[in-house]
Amino acid sequence: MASAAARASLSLIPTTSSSTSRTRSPSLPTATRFFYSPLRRMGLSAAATDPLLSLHAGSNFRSLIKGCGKASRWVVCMAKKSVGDLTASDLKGKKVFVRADLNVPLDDSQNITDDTRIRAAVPTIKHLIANGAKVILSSHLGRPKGVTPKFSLAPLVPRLSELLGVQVVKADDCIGPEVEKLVASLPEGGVLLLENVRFYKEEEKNEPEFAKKLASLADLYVNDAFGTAHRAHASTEGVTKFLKPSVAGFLLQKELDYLVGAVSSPKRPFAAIVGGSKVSSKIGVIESLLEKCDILLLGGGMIFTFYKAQGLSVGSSLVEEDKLGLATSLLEKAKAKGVSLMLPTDVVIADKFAPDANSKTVPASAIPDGWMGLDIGPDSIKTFNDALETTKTVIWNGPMGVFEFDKFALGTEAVAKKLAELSGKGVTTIIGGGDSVAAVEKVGVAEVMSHISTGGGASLELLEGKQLPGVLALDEAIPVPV
Ligand SMILES: Nc1ncnc2c1ncn2[C@@H]1O[C@H](COP(=O)(O)OP(=O)(O)OP(=O)(O)O)[C@@H](O)[C@H]1O
Ligand SMILES: O=C(O)[C@H](O)COP(=O)(O)O
Repeated sequence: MASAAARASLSLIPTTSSSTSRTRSPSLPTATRFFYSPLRRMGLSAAATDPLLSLHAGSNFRSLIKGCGKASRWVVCMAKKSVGDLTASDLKGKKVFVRADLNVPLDDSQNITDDTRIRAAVPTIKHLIANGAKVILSSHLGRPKGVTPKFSLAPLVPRLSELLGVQVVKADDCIGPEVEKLVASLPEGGVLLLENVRFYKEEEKNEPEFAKKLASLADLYVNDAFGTAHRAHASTEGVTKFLKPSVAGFLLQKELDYLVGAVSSPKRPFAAIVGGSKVSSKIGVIESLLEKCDILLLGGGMIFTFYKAQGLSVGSSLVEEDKLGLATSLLEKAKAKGVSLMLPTDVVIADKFAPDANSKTVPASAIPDGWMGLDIGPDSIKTFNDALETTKTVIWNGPMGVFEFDKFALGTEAVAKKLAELSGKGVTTIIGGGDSVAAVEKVGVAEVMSHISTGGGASLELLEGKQLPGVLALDEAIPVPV
């Protein structure tokens, strides 16, 4: 256990009463539609005019705006149109090009090892089937250079058919006369899965001629590929220039509702937990979350750069020497903003980077030479759990340690278990993609979380405050009453 002296030497920044000292806005409950609006012109609060929120946030903007005390009965919202906005008559008999992210892991025998992304795509497709649309389903798989059989979408057909309750037809290409014939013979409620759209280099180059060929297959476009929404590719962005309407699918909406809506206007206290290997890959996320959260808990390999920046010895732990100044400035920024930034007080160290390494727990201020920190220690787990106890919203991105090795997985598993417990008490728990999703699944608590993102890079970019081209390209909805 870390001593009081060790704690002090880490200069933990104490929790502040930030929730009273900072601008607050009403919280956004989960939304089913999302809108953005020129809110600044309406003179709304800082939180309401958050550029991200104004771009992507949920329909309960209505309550947000009401909460801001504005009397306007109508707000001219530039909203993203949703597949849920389309009526049965908009869809019946229509050919709908659906871009999903079916980029699932396959083993050497081409078996799907995790079908999460297929399951996540199902609600939108089922909605279209139920409304008599003809679904032309498109996705990429992996990063093929030209036609590469091991990246074919064929292995997905049985699982997709099972989940949808219809026999999915598979095309051998994604454009061309054979595909056109299959589209022409597609019945209402039928599903045609196009071959991997990345077999054409024009996809990633977003070539208009290729996008036009994809678009020519259909009458309207639905983008439900959240995991690929950060890519301006032909099937995610280019195609929208040739297909109207171009609308958002249910998964895309849900991801935005949580990763933008719930994060930009959270129920407070709002805690963010950021881990992973390097501080350099999380700078954007940390800086962006510092603007929004009340508590920031850091773990993973990045903590050693923070320790070193504070003058501690870190043995042979992972350190980014060129980011020491940045670590110091992030600590200062947290302090200035009244965010309670907490670093682990103790760590589990190893004598080598291996699953069978010798290990022991030491105060973070006492890492011996030749040893490396691979997990947060029990004292830190307790401190983190206590800090999370009163939160109302928690977002987590990145593991607390090398969770791939059982000996160093306890910190990550403890966070997963704590979030599951909080979820059961009504706390909004958001798992922001990447390895933390794998950790939550390993612990078997995925089902109880409020939201588990299907995006790796896309969720990271959203959390960094970036705009996603696949979202920006979609049509805007009609004004909504408030
Ligand atoms: N103390 C540590 N030393 C070295 N590596 C660590 C340490 N703690 C965690 N890691 C490693 O960090 C990796 C995850 O880091 P990464 O930044 O990729 O996280 P992520 O954001 O969850 O993943 P993704 O990049 O897929 O979104 C894991 O493989 C884990 O083993
Ligand atoms: O797995 C992902 O993150 C998405 O499917 C996007 O894949 P990409 O990084 O190859 O564009």
